[in-house]
Amino acid sequence: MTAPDTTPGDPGILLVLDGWGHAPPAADNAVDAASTPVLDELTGRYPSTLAYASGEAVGLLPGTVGNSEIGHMVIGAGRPLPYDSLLVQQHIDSGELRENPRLVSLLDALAVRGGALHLVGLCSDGQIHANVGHLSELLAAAAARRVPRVWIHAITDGRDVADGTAETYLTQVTELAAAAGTGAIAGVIGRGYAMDKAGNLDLTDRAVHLVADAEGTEVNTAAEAANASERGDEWVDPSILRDAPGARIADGDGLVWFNFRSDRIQQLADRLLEHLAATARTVDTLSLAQYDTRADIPALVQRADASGGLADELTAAGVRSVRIAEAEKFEHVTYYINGRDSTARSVEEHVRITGPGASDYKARPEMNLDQVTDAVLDAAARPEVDLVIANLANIDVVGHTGDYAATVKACEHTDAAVARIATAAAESGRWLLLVGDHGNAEKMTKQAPDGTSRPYGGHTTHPVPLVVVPANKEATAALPQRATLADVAPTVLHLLGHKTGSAMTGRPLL
Ligand SMILES: O=C(O)[C@@H](CO)OP(=O)(O)O
Ligand SMILES: [Mn+2]
Ligand SMILES: [Mn+2]
Repeated sequence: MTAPDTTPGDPGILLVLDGWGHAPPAADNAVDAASTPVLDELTGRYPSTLAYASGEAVGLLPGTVGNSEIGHMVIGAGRPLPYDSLLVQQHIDSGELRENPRLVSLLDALAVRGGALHLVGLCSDGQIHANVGHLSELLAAAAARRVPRVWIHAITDGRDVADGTAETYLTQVTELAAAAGTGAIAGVIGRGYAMDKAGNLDLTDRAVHLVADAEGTEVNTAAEAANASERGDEWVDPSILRDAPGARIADGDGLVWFNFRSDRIQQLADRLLEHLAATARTVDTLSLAQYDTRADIPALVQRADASGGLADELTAAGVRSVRIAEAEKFEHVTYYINGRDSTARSVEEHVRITGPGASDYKARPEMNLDQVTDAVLDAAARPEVDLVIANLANIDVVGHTGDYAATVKACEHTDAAVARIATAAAESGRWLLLVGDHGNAEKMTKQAPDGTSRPYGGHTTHPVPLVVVPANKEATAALPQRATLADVAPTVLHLLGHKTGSAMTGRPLL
């Protein structure tokens, strides 16, 4: 770790505008269409650039859309970090995954005792939480080890991919199973139920009972379940295939979770394992990547080391920070930005804004932004606070609804919040660094396989704007033409008067 240098810096505010991407003006660009006089003025008047936030620049496979977890991790780490999806793919390409001792021993045990293998995960190629290609590899491994029965408990997406595509992915899953020579879909359920992360256990339990107990609406085909949903792919009701006898999890079966990202599957994983234990079923369980569950689930692929980032540097230098976000994005400015490290640090305060959540953010594009902004202003007014780090969730969260008009409004609410924060920064002698963590709202349609253009609420591969409003407004050094999210932590440290951390490969932009 680098010793703090003695250059006096200024206190500041790091503001992550979640899902704030940049793309040329177009009919589906909500960021461009929104009236955002303050963002326009700050971007025009102060040093600004575009930062890469997807693909290899942040530690993803080339061409892969950015996401909040890797986005905030790289903002904090000051270097690209090989993300779980990339690591899993490397293990598949090298043949390591199939030979993984934990996997082999589970599959061999099932073959010997005649147990079934249950595979649970999101069935799409959105590459934010999961990739059906990984499922395919697990199916091939199960076939090679002669596991007698393999059940796929399919979660439908409609968020990381265009809505209305669930049937296509379920068909693909069936084809992958046929190609592997094993596996059948047991049940289907939307991610709104199965991947709740807000503690709505009534939703989670619908998924628990579908997967563990084969309880759901009976359907003849997976497509029938997907097409029956009146609220899109995210909300496909728990449905059990009529020709899936014995899909209920039995004592002695095995279970592998194939989402690589933890945050939206860990609630279900814990709840399901507790239910199995309570109903006297011993089930050996693995996850594809490491999960943040209460239960200790052995992972097939380990996480990259993310230490030596901003949090470690701030702690070593005694820099006091306040982290602020509403519930949707709270882990982003605490756990993710700290490198998936939950160590409590005495120099850090966490402010989690709770307010009415919403099952439909279209109707409330302002979310709880006023309270988030109030908290930022309170923290900025405290002289002992060196750094305020906040996430403004609206552009991403409302963008995910795929509703263009609501997303334009979310951008406009964000602009009004930035106006208040920029004024407070000026009044408290703070610099203000604005940056997106990945694109979303700047592209609100996607071409479907049939050539039609569909509303799209997912992330993009576009770069994100990065603007530095210096504490001393006279200083107007230009930023490099292109930056990456890895440059944010070195720039923040520089503005605070500290050197780039020795583990960081990004550079200060000023
Ligand atoms: O909501 C989520 O889980 C993902 C999209 O699936 O978005 P983000 O990476 O912004 O959290
Ligand atoms: Mn995000
Ligand atoms: Mn998102």
